[in-house]
Amino acid sequence: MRGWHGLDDVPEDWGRSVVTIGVFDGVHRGHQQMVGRAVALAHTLGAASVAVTFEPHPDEVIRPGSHPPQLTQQRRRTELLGALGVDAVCVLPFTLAFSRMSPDEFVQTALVDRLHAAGVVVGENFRFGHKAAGDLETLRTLGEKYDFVAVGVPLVSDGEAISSTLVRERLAAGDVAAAAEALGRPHRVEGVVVRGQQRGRALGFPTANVESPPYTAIPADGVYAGWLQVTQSPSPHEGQRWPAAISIGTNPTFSGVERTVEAYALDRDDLDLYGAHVAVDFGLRLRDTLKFASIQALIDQMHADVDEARDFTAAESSAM
Ligand SMILES: Cc1cc2nc3c(=O)[nH]c(=O)nc-3n(C[C@H](O)[C@H](O)[C@H](O)COP(=O)(O)O)c2cc1C
Ligand SMILES: Nc1ncnc2c1ncn2[C@@H]1O[C@H](COP(=O)(O)OP(=O)(O)O)[C@@H](O)[C@H]1O
Repeated sequence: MRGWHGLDDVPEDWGRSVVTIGVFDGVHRGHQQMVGRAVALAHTLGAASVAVTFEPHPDEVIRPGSHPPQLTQQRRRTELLGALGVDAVCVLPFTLAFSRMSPDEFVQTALVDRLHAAGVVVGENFRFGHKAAGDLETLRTLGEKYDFVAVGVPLVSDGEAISSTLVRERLAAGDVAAAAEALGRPHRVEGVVVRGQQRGRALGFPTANVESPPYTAIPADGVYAGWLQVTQSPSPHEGQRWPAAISIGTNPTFSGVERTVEAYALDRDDLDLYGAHVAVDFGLRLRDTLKFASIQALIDQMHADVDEARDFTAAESSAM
């Protein structure tokens, strides 16, 4: 799989492509269906498949301050798209100048001149170009002009129409199981392990405090069952993934103020994760964060949480 940053990275001698376009935040089941369609069409037409996406998030460029909670960092988005079988992912820097291109200009400069589009696959509700003037109909008309087939893929539903917005709403409500349903995998928060208040070990549950980039979509405060994985690290733990109990909140029992994401890898106390890049995958919400009257009451509850997390993750791994 090739990764291009900007149209100038596309090789001069690149052949014909089937292009699928979107922000693809989350690479959820709707996106997966769309990309699958593009890959299949590319095979039929004997063309390569290319996913075109944007960075930063277009909303932030058009209305500064409106960046939505981000479900996937760019690197992971590219990885997930690659895993769906596309031949290339092309990340276009989204600027104000770019946003002012008319639908025709965008199609001509990006899709036709550079990517030699034989097909363009988008979601049925896709809008593009200055002031979102272009839609699927526009794309069909431009397809006749520039000789490509335009395909609109219907929205996938799991009871509700799946969208990045729906996944964000489910996470904001703490319903990580419903978010996973729409994503087709657990929601992941990625970041670096930083030092906390050095309390965890004394409580009997050392927790990796994960500092994630701005805009990261963090589920609602609460206690969750899931997994902790070391994605990149100079440590011997690289690549390891453990069932985990996860806490998000300000640690009200200790009258904390800073909101943290902390993960305890079940039944381990021998890890050194400071500075490691980790991923926290959210499987199930266990309960609200509480302010306990005593530290012992918190510890007792944490034991119960850990038991529940162990049962949940064991059931998940036997289901796989
Ligand atoms: C499974 C689990 C459940 C937790 N539940 C709560 C809670 O309900 N209330 C609370 O104040 N802190 C809760 N915590 C957070 C602990 O207070 C926190 O891990 C501890 O203060 C360690 O912080 P430190 O990593 O900064 O040292 C929980 C932590 C875990 C791992
Ligand atoms: N089972 C475990 N799960 C998570 N982190 C662990 C575990 N065992 C050891 N650690 C290490 O201990 C640190 C957490 O210990 P803790 O006392 O909570 O300190 P801090 O307040 O800095 O988070 C983690 O950052 C990690 O390096």
